[in-house]
Amino acid sequence: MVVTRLFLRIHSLPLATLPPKLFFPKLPLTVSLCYSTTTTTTITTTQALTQTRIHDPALSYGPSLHKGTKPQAEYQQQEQQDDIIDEQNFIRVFDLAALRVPAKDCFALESRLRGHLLNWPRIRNIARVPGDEVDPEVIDLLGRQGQGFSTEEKEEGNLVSLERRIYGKAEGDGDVLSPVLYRDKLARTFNSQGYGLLGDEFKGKTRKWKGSTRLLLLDERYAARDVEDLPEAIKVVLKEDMKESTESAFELVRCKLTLFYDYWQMNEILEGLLPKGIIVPSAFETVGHIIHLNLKEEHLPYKNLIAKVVLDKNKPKIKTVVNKIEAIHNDYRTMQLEVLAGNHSLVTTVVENGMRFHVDLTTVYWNSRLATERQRLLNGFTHHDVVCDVFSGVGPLAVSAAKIVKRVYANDLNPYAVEYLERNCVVNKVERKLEVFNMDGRRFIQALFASEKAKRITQVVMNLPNDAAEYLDAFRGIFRDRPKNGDFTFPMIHVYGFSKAQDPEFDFHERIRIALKEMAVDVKMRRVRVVAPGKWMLCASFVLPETVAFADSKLDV
Ligand SMILES: C[S@@+](CC[C@H](N)C(=O)[O-])C[C@H]1O[C@@H](n2cnc3c(N)ncnc32)[C@H](O)[C@@H]1O
Repeated sequence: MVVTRLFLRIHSLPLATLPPKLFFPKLPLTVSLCYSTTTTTTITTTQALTQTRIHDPALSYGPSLHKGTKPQAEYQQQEQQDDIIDEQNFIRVFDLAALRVPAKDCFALESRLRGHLLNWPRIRNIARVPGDEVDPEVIDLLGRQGQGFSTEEKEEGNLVSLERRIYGKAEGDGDVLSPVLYRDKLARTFNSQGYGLLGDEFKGKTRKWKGSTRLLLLDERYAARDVEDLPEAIKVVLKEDMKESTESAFELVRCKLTLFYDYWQMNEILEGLLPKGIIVPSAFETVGHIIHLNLKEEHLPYKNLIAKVVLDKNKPKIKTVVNKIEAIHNDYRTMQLEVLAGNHSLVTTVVENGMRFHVDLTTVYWNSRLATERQRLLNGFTHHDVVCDVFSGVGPLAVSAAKIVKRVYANDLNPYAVEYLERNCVVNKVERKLEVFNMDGRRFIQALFASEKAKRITQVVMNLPNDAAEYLDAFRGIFRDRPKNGDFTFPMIHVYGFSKAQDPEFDFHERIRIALKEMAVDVKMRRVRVVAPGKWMLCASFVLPETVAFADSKLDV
């Protein structure tokens, strides 16, 4: 989540007081308003900008890096955070208009004028003007009616000090404060007492409203308009205000809204960074504090750049960005990952279905995209069920199921996965309901169903989509040596598989039929998700046929 901050600063430009009948001056007050989402952005000066205008007349409504102006000199002194991305290239200044209104009226006016306000994402329509809310200390500093200060003191002492406060300089030595300190200082220094924080050039000019004010940022279309050219709805509000007094408490002011690197969305920054024609990567997976990219060949020359932007835009939750180096080939289904940005720890904690799972992506399998599918299976389980998870990994299904069902038997061939599975049982307090095995899946099925435990097993989950169907042969003859009229449960088997066939259901059904050596199996088939172009992951659910369980042929493993 980004935290938005609006930061306003009054420029040392002449403030015209509203002539009573004219409402607004032709050359209104100018303020600049800087937007930053982090405390790392430095705001250095309010002097006139040297700007590069970005020409793109066919632009759509709203903030865009293709709009506004690009300051060249303004932020030169900023310290570059790193040399991968030049954040200065992403600063844009927008000329806007705003209504400066008494603070007490701003919320009512905001809802009334909403359709005419800026309404840009993540930017509040109401902005504060630091400096028009001053605490007693500052009032004393200035001398409320000039008392206690000589003219010289007023001009050189208190005003200099005030300037320091406004422009972010430390008391005494005149050093520029860090942005954090500066904002803190503003927040601490100014309250809602109301006091004109204006330089000499404003002396003698009277304004009706001396209390706290707010800016209502107007729609970008009104940026250069005079009062007469504003929409009727705004003029009506102004006229109403004038009825109460001959002087309006409202002012039309010109603003400069500055949006920094922190403001822009990930895709906007990437679009600006990557060469034209390269598709901006947008799909990635999150596993705890890690974002896992799956970059295409064309992205590889820019992988560090992409990772840095992804990290910047997902901080602080995300601390590491990795890329999958090659397709998963190994038995344990672990990924070859390259850390591109952030810290190098691939041990993380994922929260799924309200459970916490510890995972080490270098040694075990995890796929957050299967969360919905796991939830679907869990929804079908009841407290009467006994579940057998043949390829359980670190236990996302098995551990969650243990909260619902009577008992769970969970198995994985990968010893690291089993270690994490045991840990996750303890973390989620299900260790008494869940029994852990570290065996080959085929042997596990045979051993479990040869034991007394088999009698109560009602659900079997087989999530190893590449090969699980071929493991079904393990069920042939599992009850062969038992009396046919014995106490049995024929479990519901949920087996996962991939298919690239034209008719994926038929294709997967065939694989199941071949493994079971059974012609008529009543299978409920479900497409889970597309894993690659033209490649489906499917889930087949069926009750273990009696003919298979009592078949003569037993596996020779
Ligand atoms: C696709 S993952 C699924 C893990 C888990 N069900 C999940 O959703 O995260 C498949 C798991 O099967 C395990 N595995 C691979 N071959 C196996 C085998 N022959 N016997 C048992 N487990 C195996 C892998 O270690 C891996 O953890």
